Amino acid sequence: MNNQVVLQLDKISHAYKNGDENLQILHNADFTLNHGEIVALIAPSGTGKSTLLHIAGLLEKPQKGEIIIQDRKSSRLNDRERTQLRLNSIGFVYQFHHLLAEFTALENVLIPQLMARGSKTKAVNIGRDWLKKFGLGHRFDHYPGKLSGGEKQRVAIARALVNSPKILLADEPTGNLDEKNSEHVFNLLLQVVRSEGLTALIVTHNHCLATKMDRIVTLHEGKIIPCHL
Ligand SMILES: Nc1ncnc2c1ncn2[C@@H]1O[C@H](COP(=O)(O)OP(=O)(O)OP(=O)(O)O)[C@@H](O)[C@H]1O
Repeated sequence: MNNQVVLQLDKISHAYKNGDENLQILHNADFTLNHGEIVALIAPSGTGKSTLLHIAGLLEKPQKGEIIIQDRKSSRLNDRERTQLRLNSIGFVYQFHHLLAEFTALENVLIPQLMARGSKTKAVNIGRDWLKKFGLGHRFDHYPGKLSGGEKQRVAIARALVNSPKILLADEPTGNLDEKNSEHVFNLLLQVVRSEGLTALIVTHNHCLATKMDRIVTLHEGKIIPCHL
């Protein structure tokens, strides 16, 4: 692993209003993700893990601070450039698969490819390759309704990676699966992320899964700090 920074959060502050209450989620928070690193984010419910992922992934603008992705300062980008950077550099996986029910596994995986590039033949080949990497070579034409929970989540992960993003942001990616399935899908995810040389920030409540990653961080008083389990 080299120490090239692929994602940097610089003095990020973000708060929500809840009636009269000011919920300060992040307060001058700093964080860096180095190339090839897989980092676990563990913190109690409601402390701001999803908010942090949305800000890091350019889905939400922080009230203060800078996000630098592959040397590009997000504050200097217009909306179109932000969207383009997100599409090309970041893959998202959520706890729920969010697959489109009326599309097959392959069609679901193709969506980000077509949005980013538009060439269908090339996209189909790339989409098939990613599904194969997740052990789904026999499921291209299956609709989500005919897939198991673990298979659906593997399709969702393949979809997140199909544009070969440098960074994967995952919010409890196996949180909806039973223990055995969760471990299987999680191990596959880590194996693919490592073999592809990707960088990842993964939220989990599972300490056992967190210890499989390179480093663990948590949220405390609006800061992102190391966590020693
Ligand atoms: N758009 C919003 N407006 C107001 N409050 C919000 C908004 N989004 C999140 N919050 C609040 O901010 C806090 C952090 O939410 P967030 O979803 O980031 O936490 P989390 O650590 O991911 O939680 P969980 O582990 O339960 O998913 C919560 O108290 C939540 O209610």
